[in-house]
Amino acid sequence: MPDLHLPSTAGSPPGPGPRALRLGVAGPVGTGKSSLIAMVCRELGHELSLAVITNDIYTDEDARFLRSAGVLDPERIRAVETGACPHTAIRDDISQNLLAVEDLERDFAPVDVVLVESGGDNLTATFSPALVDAQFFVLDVAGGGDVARKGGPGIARADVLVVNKTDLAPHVGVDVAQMVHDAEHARDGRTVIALSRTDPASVAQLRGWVLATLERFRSGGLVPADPGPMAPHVHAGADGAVQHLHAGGLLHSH
Ligand SMILES: Nc1nc2c(ncn2[C@@H]2O[C@H](COP(=O)(O)OP(=O)(O)OP(=O)(O)O)[C@@H](O)[C@H]2O)c(=O)[nH]1
Repeated sequence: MPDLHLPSTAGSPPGPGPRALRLGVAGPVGTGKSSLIAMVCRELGHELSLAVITNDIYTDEDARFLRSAGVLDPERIRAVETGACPHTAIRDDISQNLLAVEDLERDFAPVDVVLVESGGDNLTATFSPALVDAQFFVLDVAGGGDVARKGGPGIARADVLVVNKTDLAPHVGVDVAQMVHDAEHARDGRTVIALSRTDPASVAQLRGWVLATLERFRSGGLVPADPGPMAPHVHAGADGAVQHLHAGGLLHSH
């Protein structure tokens, strides 16, 4: 496990300093959000002071996965259990997450980067720019080559779109170059990273993006951009009955 007791900001004056860069990671269930966070920790945990918040509806499963990955001091990984609607906690009422981020920044000061993982969902989740400074949206090739073209606020306007698990492309009949091309077109040229944990060059690209974003944040050049509200959608309860309806960022109980 990396030695995390020597943050890169060692030598800075004691007391409250500038807060950490806060990065959100959203995307459909199983596309590799936790794995991407583990990768960032593995790549940068030796040189930066990192912390992680996971969001799960009823469990702390993602936090437990990340702790067991052994890539970060387990104390630096905390879980927010969001209850019925995972989107609310990263978009509409961010208080639980904001408190968790601020606690980590205080407990391990100085922290360079806090990564916040959203609960897995469909294609609709976006973070509030009041919670994160920049956000990832993660797709994987196994979801099909067309999905990048279909759009949605995260795909179209997140700061970086990750097309993950490119190593699986030959097995699922997806042309990665075409999928990236479609994504770049849907995103008006915003960053797209084709990633696989088995492809060191792509991992280096991810690492480079985080470092460049931290540099922009520290120099005051990073202005959080809102990808836009999630599309109207419903959440079913355990018995299948509709429990929540999201429409234009509002939450109604039924
Ligand atoms: N082949 C391949 N599999 C990967 C890669 N990255 C992640 N996976 C696998 O994809 C599966 C899902 O990864 P997770 O990181 O748990 O995905 P997630 O988006 O966090 O999942 P939820 O939290 O359930 O939404 C796991 O079995 C990972 O091992 C990759 O680059 N290549």
